[in-house]
Amino acid sequence: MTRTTEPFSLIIPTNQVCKTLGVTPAENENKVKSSYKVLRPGMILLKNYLSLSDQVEIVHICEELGIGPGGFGQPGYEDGRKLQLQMLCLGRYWDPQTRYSKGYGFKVPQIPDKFISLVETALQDSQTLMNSEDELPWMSPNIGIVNFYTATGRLGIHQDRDESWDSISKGSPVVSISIGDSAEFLYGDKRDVDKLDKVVLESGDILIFGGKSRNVYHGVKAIIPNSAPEVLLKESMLRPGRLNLTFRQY
Ligand SMILES: O=C(O)CCC(=O)C(=O)O
Ligand SMILES: [Fe+2]
Repeated sequence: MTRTTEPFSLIIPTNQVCKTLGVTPAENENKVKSSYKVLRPGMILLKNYLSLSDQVEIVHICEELGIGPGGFGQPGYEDGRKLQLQMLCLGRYWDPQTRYSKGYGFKVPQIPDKFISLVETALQDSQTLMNSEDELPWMSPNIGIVNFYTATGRLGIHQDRDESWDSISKGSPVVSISIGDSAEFLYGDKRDVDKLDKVVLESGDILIFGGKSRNVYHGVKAIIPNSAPEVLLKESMLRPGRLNLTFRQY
């Protein structure tokens, strides 16, 4: 992975923050109610699932890990093309050329306990909502990828299939957390973009796909600029763009 010369920071430097942005206690609470939608067998979207304080904490944990050794970088292909995002790997290194590996010359940060418990709680809630463990098998994450997309960021249509045969074949779910600007997320049975369904992933949403949907094709078509909740930006100082965290069991 090519590390940018300067470490990539998720946070706007304090000297660039508009001092008129204040957060009143009333704005502090995330008041929108959570809901959920089963998108297809094995695929569930938990809307507005994460509290504002959890979202802020996630930004700060990712910032700390992202500016450290083995932090954010822009991975690329052999021919020099780069993914249109900044990536931070947890638990195990991943890039499009080597897939999962031990990393090169740096220690890959472990998944923080806070993330593991958020993922497990979301998965447990989803199993209850879907009323079936068959539809969404259990997993405890040991690998994670944090992606940061700017307004022009995107991710081509792909399947997540670099995990172990055992993990994929039992339909071990992928748990994906969205924070910041919203994304147009495409998913479906075919790689063909015209045949895919679209859903908007907003800040605080968690998308889970496992079981029969473990091999679903998916990608990020576009980031919707300036769509992040203002209160999140004020509290976290997250720079414009979208933070996405995906967790899996290798
Ligand atoms: O950013 C997203 O919502 C999707 C990320 C993703 O598909 C991946 O990291 O494999
Ligand atoms: Fe993916």
